[in-house]
Amino acid sequence: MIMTHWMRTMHDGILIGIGTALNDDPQLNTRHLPSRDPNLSENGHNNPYHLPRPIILDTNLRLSPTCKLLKNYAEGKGRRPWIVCSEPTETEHKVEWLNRQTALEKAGAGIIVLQVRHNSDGYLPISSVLDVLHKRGIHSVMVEGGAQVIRSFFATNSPVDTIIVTIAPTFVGEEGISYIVDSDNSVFTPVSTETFGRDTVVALVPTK
Ligand SMILES: NC(=O)C1=CN([C@@H]2O[C@H](COP(=O)(O)OP(=O)(O)OC[C@H]3O[C@@H](n4cnc5c(N)ncnc54)[C@H](O)[C@@H]3O)[C@@H](O)[C@H]2O)C=CC1
Ligand SMILES: Nc1nc(O)c(N)c(N[C@@H]2O[C@H](COP(=O)(O)O)[C@@H](O)[C@H]2O)n1
Repeated sequence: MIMTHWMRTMHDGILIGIGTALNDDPQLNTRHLPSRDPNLSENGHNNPYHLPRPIILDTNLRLSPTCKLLKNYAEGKGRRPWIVCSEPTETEHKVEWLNRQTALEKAGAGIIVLQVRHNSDGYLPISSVLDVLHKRGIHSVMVEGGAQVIRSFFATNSPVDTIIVTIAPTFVGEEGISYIVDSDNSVFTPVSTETFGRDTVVALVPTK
């Protein structure tokens, strides 16, 4: 987890899906890193490490206004989280959606409404997500899950340039979430393997 927190300092944005936000209520910050003089901070958050922008793919604005990401932002301990969504396709859901938008904005969230439709599974097109983020100054993104979002990033014309896999000696059983992907773009070559305590970390890059 400490390595994950180091990696978070190396990116402009850290992106997750709403499934992960609802299940784990993550903070997406660097709190497990060794303490440092806060005066070294240049990010205005009383944090000596670079904090990535939290980005949540949340098509239907299901994020809770009381989640830790918004709480941390309100307390000056994190950057404003951005939620990427699209407008509801059915007009009867519009009022409810606008109410959720208002509540989330009031809690501090930045809402980015894509001008493109999500697909029938509620997935936003990753190329449009990355385009809008790039225009807002996010030039490197660390995708931390979950499975559906990772699968989406491996679809045709995958923008992924490195995968970091942590293998823990734990059996997840039948309820474990599969990361298997079926596109040719999922062919990656391992370039480095390190062991940290009980965990093994493998870095992979796209096969040329
Ligand atoms: N072991 C690990 O390292 C990690 C595990 N997880 C686990 O993953 C689980 C959540 O995974 P999932 O249920 O797969 O949800 P997810 O976190 O991948 O979110 C999926 C949701 O994101 C939205 N979305 C919008 N655009 C999308 C797109 N282009 N592609 C995919 N989704 C898009 C949709 O509403 C979709 O239902 C959690 O239980 C969490 O604990 C999450 C992160 C890391
Ligand atoms: N990338 C990664 N590596 C690990 O070893 C992990 N255990 C996780 N878990 C995910 O991290 C999130 C919670 O962390 P924070 O509260 O944001 O620090 C959560 O989404 C877990 O699924 N990830």
